[in-house]
Amino acid sequence: MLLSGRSTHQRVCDSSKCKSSRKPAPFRPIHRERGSVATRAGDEPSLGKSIDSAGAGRSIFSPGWLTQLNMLWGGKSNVPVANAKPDDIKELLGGALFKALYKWMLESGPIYLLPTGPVSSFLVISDPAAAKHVLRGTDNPQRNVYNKGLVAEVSQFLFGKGFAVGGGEEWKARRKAVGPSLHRAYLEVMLDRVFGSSALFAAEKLREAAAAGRPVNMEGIFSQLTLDIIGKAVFNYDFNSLTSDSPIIQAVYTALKETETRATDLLPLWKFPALAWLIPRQRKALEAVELIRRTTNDLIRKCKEMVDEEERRAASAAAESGQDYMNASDPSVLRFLIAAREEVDSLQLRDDLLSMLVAGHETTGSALTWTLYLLVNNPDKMTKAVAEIDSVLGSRPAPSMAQYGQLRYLMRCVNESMRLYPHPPVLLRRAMVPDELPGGFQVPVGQDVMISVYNIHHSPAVWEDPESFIPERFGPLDGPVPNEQNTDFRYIPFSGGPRKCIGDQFALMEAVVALAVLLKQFSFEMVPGHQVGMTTGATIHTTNGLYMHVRERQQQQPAAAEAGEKQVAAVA
Ligand code: HEM
Repeated sequence: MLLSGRSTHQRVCDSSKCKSSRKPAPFRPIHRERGSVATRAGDEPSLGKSIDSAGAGRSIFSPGWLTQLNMLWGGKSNVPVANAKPDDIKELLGGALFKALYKWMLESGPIYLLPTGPVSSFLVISDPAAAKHVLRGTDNPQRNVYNKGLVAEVSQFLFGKGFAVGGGEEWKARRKAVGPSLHRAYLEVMLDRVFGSSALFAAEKLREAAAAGRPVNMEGIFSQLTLDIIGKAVFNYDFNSLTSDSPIIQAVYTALKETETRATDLLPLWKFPALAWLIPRQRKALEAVELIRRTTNDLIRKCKEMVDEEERRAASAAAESGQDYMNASDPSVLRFLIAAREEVDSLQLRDDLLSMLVAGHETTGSALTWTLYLLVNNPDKMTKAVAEIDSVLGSRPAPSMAQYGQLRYLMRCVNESMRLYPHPPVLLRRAMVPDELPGGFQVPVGQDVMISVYNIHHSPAVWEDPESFIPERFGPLDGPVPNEQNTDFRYIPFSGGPRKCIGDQFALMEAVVALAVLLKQFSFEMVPGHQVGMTTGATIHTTNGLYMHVRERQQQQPAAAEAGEKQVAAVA
């Protein structure tokens, strides 16, 4: 992880064109146009189990003194250097790193260098144009400049050969093979059979808690719900984590937390596999990975037993005629891949599926957590969202496909929540060849780059009133759903370029359906005095859980329900 040779402060910027050959300027606006497009609550038992947010534990090595040394040696650089004090850097070690990155952006500007050791640093990017340049230059056959660098190294122990972190030709082939499994017909079936029914099951659980008057940790509920959903969608397997504690939830969190710890570990003992079982933190993380892999292998084995020659022929015929293949009784991604008779070894298949399980679980759970938190804390927005849900759903407990398309305000609420709380809050890349960013900053080969999605989404130079929750900011509801393209990379919750999230449509549909189901039946209220806090795993988590009082809403008036149904029928 430590870069050799000259300090990256010196290597990063030798160009006379570089804008940073002056004193770090105060942060100036780069775009001004409007959006174009505590403590645990109570002692009584509560629904929604909390995870152990320390994961496998923290690194014992503080980078403080090394950072100071770096700043002394790197003083000749022209790129603004973050004034990273040891206290601030502590946040790198398992805390909310993105908050420190924001502070340095305000002090040093949208592109700065963050020293992390005597010869190592991150080039931190908080500017949409530079982010676009880097993201589009990753695994792009026309301009292949960046790879996943550090993130691939630190998460290899978890994802193995999985395509979420691999690169080059291997990644390209796997993405091409797995991508088609999430086709539109598959999403439609998921909406009907998985998203809606799983959310209704979660509602049953909430009803029990509501009746008992117990506070509920909604973060826990969402984590369980999204694990159950991704289990069914990818493996056709019910983890049933809403009913019984699934050790998989903690295992996924522990493994992801370990990747973050590794990324900031100055004494990377994890690079020596022989030592891993001797170090308690790493042992815990490896045990978590073993559990996840064992579970995945079992599911693959069972699915292979189900698929016969006839099904393989049907899948091949569909592929040849350019149609999407789906097994009606088991539409899962796993079944798709096995029926498609892919020439792929079982380790690759295991790691690809595991990539989807991990990438699709906690991210969506966190998006749901913060959307509910924001709605509850913004009652006027909640009223609008609930009115839309009542009107669109009518007497149905869960949305149909046509109704999903009509839940436009709710969709904007999810979009806006992912602006304020992006998961993950930073994206990592490494320069494979020397590069120049828009604005003239030189990037030397080997430089680690950190795109702070959180900073871009919170920057007063990019968004008006960035800290407020304003779902209306993305323009008229009949306009497009915001994404990286129609905001010119000012809004990148699913990243952008060739490595953009493969499950973005899946995740949005899942989140909107789950919220529609729950908000139709219940009202939510924060437990008074409960401080949620913020920390990071790979996503933004609460520190103390999202404890809420849940109450059943009064039944809707039949007239209103009928009006809602008519309205949707007219649009469908
Ligand atoms: C709200 C939910 C989600 C968020 C915020 C999210 C976010 C992201 C982001 C930011 C990336 C790109 C990382 C990078 O550029 O370095 C990514 C990649 C990925 N996501 Fe998602 N994701 C979500 C849900 C899902 C779901 C539901 C699935 C699967 C069904 C999924 C599967 C993947 C995979 C496989 C990749 C790697 C793609 C590649 O490298 O080619 N994600 N996700």
